[in-house]
Amino acid sequence: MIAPDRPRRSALFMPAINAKALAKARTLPADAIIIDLEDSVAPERKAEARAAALAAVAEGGFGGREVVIRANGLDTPWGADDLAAIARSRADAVLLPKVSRPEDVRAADIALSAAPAALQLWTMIESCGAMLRLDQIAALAPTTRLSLWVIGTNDLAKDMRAQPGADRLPLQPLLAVAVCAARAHGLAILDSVCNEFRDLDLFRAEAQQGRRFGFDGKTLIHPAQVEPCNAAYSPAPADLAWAEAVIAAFGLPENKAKGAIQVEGKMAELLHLEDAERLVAMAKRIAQLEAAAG
Ligand SMILES: CC(C)(COP(=O)(O)OP(=O)(O)OC[C@H]1O[C@@H](n2cnc3c(N)ncnc32)[C@H](O)[C@@H]1OP(=O)(O)O)[C@@H](O)C(=O)NCCC(=O)NCCSC(=O)C[C@H](O)C(=O)O
Ligand SMILES: [Mg+2]
Repeated sequence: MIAPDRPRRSALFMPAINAKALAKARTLPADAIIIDLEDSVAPERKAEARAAALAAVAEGGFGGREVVIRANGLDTPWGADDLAAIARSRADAVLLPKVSRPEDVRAADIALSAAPAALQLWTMIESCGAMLRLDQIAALAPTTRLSLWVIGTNDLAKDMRAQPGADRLPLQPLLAVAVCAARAHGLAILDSVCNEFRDLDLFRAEAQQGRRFGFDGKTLIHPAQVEPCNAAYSPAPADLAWAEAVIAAFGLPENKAKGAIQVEGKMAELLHLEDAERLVAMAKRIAQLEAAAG
């Protein structure tokens, strides 16, 4: 049986200075919450935001959700202090923005060296430079805390001077190659935010698109996006039924020594069995997470 990854269908951003949003996050069914110190916080309020994020993490109450703090970049006046403070907190991960080179990951890893071993390093992939160095950046996963990438299409489109549009056409090759680089090095990977938070039809289409590209989940900016995102990234009933049929078929004595069999009129190989086991395990992890949340 393949060890299932942690469900990370939905990761909700909120500005650290928004006390109402932080309180609400404790009640929302997001798999992760990301308390932002970076772009959603004005320079004048960076110190206040850091203190508020640390206080929220210390207070707890987030249940089984992963709690992540997005720091400012290490090339800003606030980044080093952010990382030092997060290293002493009980956050599950620090999210470092605008990582463009392997050196950025190494510098953050060194800055976090005194933190508990469990603290993960997540990084934003949101520049042309990062896209050109995906393999070099991801290759640091085994030797650093790096465990997950978040794609940032707002910054990426700005850097490219692209106009993504509803179908994100100019970005599609980059999304695919980023997923490949993450998978090649065992990283989890989350899709970008969708800015149009009042248009849930657009959001659903974008979440489905990300799912088809192979992302583990999507980052969000508004509570209304959480449930549709969880729905898009949960195993669909038909996929789960197919996975269970494949597992059952390979379990039959007559199929024990076979690499390829037919299931419900379709070919299934051992690679499909592996995929089916991963899907069923993920469905169980999601059910456990949802049961624990009540
Ligand atoms: C986008 C918003 C500024 C909209 O805020 P608002 O107009 O207040 O929304 P609502 O009135 O609809 O809010 C309804 C209630 O929900 C709470 N709320 C709103 N947003 C959040 C949230 N993110 N988390 C938790 N709770 C939230 C409101 O407080 C209302 O509560 P109540 O009054 O009790 O009913 C706002 O949604 C927002 O600030 N969103 C997050 C912005 C953010 O964090 N941005 C940074 C991440 S985006 C990014 O990183 C891009 C990336 O880097 C890239 O390059 O692509
Ligand atoms: Mg960004």
